[in-house]
Amino acid sequence: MADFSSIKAIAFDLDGTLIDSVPDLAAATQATLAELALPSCTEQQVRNWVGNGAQVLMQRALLNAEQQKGCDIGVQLENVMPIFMKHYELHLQKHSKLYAGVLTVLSKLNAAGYPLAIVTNKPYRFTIPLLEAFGIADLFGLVLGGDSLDKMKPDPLPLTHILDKWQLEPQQLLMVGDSKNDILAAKAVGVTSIGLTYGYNYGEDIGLSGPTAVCEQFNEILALLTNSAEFTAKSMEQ
Ligand SMILES: O=C(O)COP(=O)(O)O
Repeated sequence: MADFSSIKAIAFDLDGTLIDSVPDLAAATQATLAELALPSCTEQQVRNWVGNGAQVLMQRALLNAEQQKGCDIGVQLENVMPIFMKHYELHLQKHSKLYAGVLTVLSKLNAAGYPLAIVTNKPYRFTIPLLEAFGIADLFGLVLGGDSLDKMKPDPLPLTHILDKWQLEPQQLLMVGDSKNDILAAKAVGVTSIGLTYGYNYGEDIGLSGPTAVCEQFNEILALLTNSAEFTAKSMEQ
């Protein structure tokens, strides 16, 4: 079994890991396409398009609309983005949900003394309101959106930023996510990772990306860390 005893801090992905946000992302995508009088898309399609930030999501939606129309749709991504941003701001947490066990596990990890971070490809301006809407914003010492740094996951820059800021060795940081973008970013710099099976990963098995461990449910993370000496020592200090 993988050893998590050296873990001192944890970085979490957001969409598909802590929050099932696709219903609102899909509603905003559909509203954008409707406003532009373009062929629509399904929620399932959006589930497979999420992962590389808002801009790539809309790029994929426009490509799909173009394929459905069978001709050039004549719209520029830079003109579409403000429309999507407007609709996503309106939908943000209307139909999104925290996954089972997330609040309890994050609270326990926070109480056990682990510094926690968010590393998402979602634009920063949506990330904080979403964390606040679900009452979990205060649990995180650091929040990085897809536009907070020069590069987003799968580039490891957000993780090296955390390593520098929190003075950690790569093996002391754990990245938890549902997407190969999370696992590839972690592996690129030797950060330990847990891949979750219930989120969005372009329909692919997260195990194929080679995370340190695979969990089917969020609360299994706690079990993996609880078995480590570090967690026990930290809990005893409380
Ligand atoms: O907004 C996205 O495309 C993905 O966001 P995530 O990195 O939190 O999964």
